[in-house]
Amino acid sequence: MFTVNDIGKNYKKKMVLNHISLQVAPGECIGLLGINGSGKSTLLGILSGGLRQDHGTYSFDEPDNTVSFLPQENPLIPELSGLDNLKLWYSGRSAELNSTYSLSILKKLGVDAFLHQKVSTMSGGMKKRLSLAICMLERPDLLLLDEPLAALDLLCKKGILDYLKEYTGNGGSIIVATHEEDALSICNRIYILKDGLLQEANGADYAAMLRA
Ligand SMILES: Nc1ncnc2c1ncn2[C@@H]1O[C@H](COP(=O)(O)OP(=O)(O)OP(=O)(O)O)[C@@H](O)[C@H]1O
Repeated sequence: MFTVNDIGKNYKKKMVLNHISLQVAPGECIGLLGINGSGKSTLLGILSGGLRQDHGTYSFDEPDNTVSFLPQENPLIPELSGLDNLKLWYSGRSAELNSTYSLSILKKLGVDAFLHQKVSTMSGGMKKRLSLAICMLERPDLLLLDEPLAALDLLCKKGILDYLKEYTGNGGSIIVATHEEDALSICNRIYILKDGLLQEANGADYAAMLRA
């Protein structure tokens, strides 16, 4: 179980997150909806350890559980090939990179087909799949995804969603910030982030809740 307790964040005097609490069980996918600027990326950034909260805590029940974060902007180096990006990420850990587990992830996400291509010549979908593969190779217990389906074609979306369903089916947990209805289809619970507060959507009209 991953527990978020009373997280708060201000940027100077602007309050972005206010008393955010949440629990994610193994195998659960939580959807995070909110208008642009509502604080979704800020919350994921804090939970990934990249940003510091003003107050509150987050933790796993099991202390050795791990988190991987797929940010909105791809974190790849454009001048390098896919393989060189992976090698850079996993420098000093080549045995891990060459393990059967890693090779199976690359195959499942279809990344093996373009590993030798330079990132700058890859499509948005290819870069997204490569970035997701880099996250998955860490064998995370919790995956934080910021807009994983943005600007992807239907086939690529389906491939990624199928992969994420398999991941939660095997006990992985996800928190996904998204504007895409497709991504909501794999969520067990959906929350709206508005005015710094998190409210469970409970099958409501999301658009109306975002407007209200
Ligand atoms: N480093 C920063 N300094 C000051 N304000 C910031 C900073 N980062 C984000 N903000 C502000 O915090 C608010 C929340 O931003 P955030 O990126 O978390 O929203 P979001 O819900 O992810 O938006 P989007 O849907 O557009 O990605 C916005 O008003 C933004 O301008």
